[in-house]
Amino acid sequence: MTVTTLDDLVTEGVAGRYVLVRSDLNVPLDGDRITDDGRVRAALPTIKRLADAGARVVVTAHLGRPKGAPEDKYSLRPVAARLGELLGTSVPLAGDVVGREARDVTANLSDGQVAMLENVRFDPRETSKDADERAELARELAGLVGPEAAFVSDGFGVVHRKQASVYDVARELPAFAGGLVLAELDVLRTLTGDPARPYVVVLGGSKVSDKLAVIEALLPKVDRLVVGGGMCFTFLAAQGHEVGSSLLEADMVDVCKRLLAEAGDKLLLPVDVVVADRFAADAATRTVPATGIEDGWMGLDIGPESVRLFADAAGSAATVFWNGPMGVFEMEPFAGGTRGVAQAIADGDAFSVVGGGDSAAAVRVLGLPEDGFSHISTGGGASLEYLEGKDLPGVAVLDEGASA
Ligand SMILES: Nc1ncnc2c1ncn2[C@@H]1O[C@H](COP(=O)(O)OP(=O)(O)O)[C@@H](O)[C@H]1O
Ligand SMILES: O=C(OP(=O)(O)O)[C@H](O)COP(=O)(O)O
Repeated sequence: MTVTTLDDLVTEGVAGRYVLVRSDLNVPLDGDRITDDGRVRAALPTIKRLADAGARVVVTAHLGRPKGAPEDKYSLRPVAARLGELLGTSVPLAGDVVGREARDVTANLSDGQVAMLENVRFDPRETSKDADERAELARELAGLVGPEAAFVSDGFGVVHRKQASVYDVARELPAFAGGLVLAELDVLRTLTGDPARPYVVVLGGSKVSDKLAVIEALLPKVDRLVVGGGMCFTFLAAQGHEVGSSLLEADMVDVCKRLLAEAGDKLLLPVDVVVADRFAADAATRTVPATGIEDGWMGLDIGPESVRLFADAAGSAATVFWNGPMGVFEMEPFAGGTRGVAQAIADGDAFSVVGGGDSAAAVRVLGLPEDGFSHISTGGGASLEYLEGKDLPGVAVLDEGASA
């Protein structure tokens, strides 16, 4: 990789110059309260370094998955406020992405100041499959900061997305890899070479279709693949079991059947699950065999027997990569699986990497020892795609150099 980096940019000199930074500030929220600010903290060094060097820093980021239009619950307001607190200065947030407010906020920046644009996914062009639409938004983002500006790609958690503010904008401005992206890649590289065996990958979470695609590529590389969280029910359905109203990707059942056949003993699924009669912390709950989920019940955590099984597999590994909570850990009745498996990883001697916004948040929110993990990555999907051996569009584009 021959990318130019934040160091190169700062050496070039940024005083008085506009720098557009793509960060991943996709934090978990409870209403407008940030329940874990890890991603904001992780984004801070790059932003601060540029501001300290006198740049006019414009941060663009997403929050959640809005459907290409503004939605108050996905506003970056709480994030801009938190970033301001951490920087010790106010961070103005434009109320739009590339509109009049974005132009005003940008134009009013002084040297060393930081501002943010509203959730870039409020603009449908951000996630468009049409390259021309994305390029148009990228040009408008670049237009905000002007022809002398630079772009710093620092949103590691989103570099696997070919999106306007991640990929296309790097073709409009001189583009540099941020410190967070470089640091994350450095650690993950150690897992792609010749990881110490046994190498165990633990997967969970709710982004089921994204991650099912990764399993196929990971299977030949790992000794054990442990699947819990919302991921497991499509596999249980593929084995012919009823899953009630648990998370299910019906159109992926056939893929799971094939994966089960390919994986044999390598793939470990839960043997029991905690089911609830509704998605709520005060729901009625039961622990049932994974093969016996009844109609009207939904699996929201793995059961204690599965925790023992998974903890044994993860605890005896020499290398562990974990992405995705084992259950809906945000609600205490469904936090036991994530806590148990995470504790086993933390207690083990393996080189251990946990990746993903919610998985990293779970470590902190559940009070697990952060120093029990060798690395806590800000990216789940991004890490998985890297481990799978895929090109990350947001990184590959930095190699191309700016074509503007
Ligand atoms: N059985 C389940 N049913 C529904 N949601 C689940 C289940 N298990 C875990 N989750 C949810 O998965 C979410 C995290 O998934 P994901 O975004 O894939 O992880 P990460 O951010 O770590 O990559 C959490 O909010 C958690 O509540
Ligand atoms: O939370 C994120 O990824 P992760 O859940 O895989 O860690 C990133 O912010 C990317 O979000 P996306 O999966 O909606 O593109």
